[in-house]
Amino acid sequence: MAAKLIDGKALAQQVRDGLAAQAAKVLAKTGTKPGLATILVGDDPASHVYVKNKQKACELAGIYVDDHKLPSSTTQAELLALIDKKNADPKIHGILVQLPLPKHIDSKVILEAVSPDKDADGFHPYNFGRLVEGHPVFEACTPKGVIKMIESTGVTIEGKRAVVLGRSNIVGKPLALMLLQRNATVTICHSKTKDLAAVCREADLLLVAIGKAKFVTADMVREGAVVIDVGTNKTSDGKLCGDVDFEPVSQKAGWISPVPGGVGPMTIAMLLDNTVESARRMAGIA
Ligand SMILES: Nc1nc(=O)c2c([nH]1)NC[C@@H]1CN(c3ccc(C(=O)N[C@@H](CCC(=O)O)C(=O)O)cc3)C=[N+]21
Repeated sequence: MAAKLIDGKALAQQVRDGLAAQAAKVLAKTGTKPGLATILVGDDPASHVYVKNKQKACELAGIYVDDHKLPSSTTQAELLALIDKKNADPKIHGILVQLPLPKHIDSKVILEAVSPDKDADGFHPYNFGRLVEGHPVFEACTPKGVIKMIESTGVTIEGKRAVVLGRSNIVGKPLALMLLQRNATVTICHSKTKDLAAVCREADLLLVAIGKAKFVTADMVREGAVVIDVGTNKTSDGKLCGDVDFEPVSQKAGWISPVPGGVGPMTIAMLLDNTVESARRMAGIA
């Protein structure tokens, strides 16, 4: 049986429509729009495209964009000074420092300099700690988007076996914690996991973020499972390709998300969601 498609693009559009209404409420109550500062250092073409897409999505949702493009020669001290300014600016409710940063800048120091109250990416250790502790404030955008995608299927998370492939700080680890928070039984797999295929076959929910093109094959998937593909690999002919071997796996899964058109658009929608939520908190809107 063919799996049903989890259409991340359509779901992201729904989320963004809802956010536009929320942003309008913030504007009506406070006289200012929710504001996102975007900071991009250097000239990586992919980063410029990503930031442009995020800015466009903001503008469509009625979020003010405060754009900062800095040369790759920017020093760590200069970047820290800009972040301090944005931390103190009442028009700004979220701060995005696009990654990767140039090698001479320590990303850990930079991400810790962003005020936890404006951490729309959810990357600050304070917000990571709040998630571990079970009282999240800002949740990282990609895993938050994955949760919304699972919820959109109507499949309940509670009591299910969730297997997360990958343990990065920006996807695998926070995603595992978000699933645990929702009472799934969670297994995290990584490069040293033994009998990986057998562990994956146990999964009612299989969440894949390992960064290897077409790594998950049909024999690793339980009949009817929800499969979400966080991978963004480039094929030799330059096409975007997920971590899941889509065609054969979609014959076996119950639900599957594509790449492109899956997690990527939801990541952007969640950045907007965090920004609007932050503005609502600061404005005292319930
Ligand atoms: N501070 C920070 N926060 C981030 O969230 C962040 C970052 N740095 N650095 C880079 C990664 C990457 N990322 C993507 C977001 C959306 C798509 C996306 O929408 N992709 C489209 C297709 C894009 C295409 O066709 O190339 C899709 O999957 O359908 C992809 C990648 C956010 N990142």
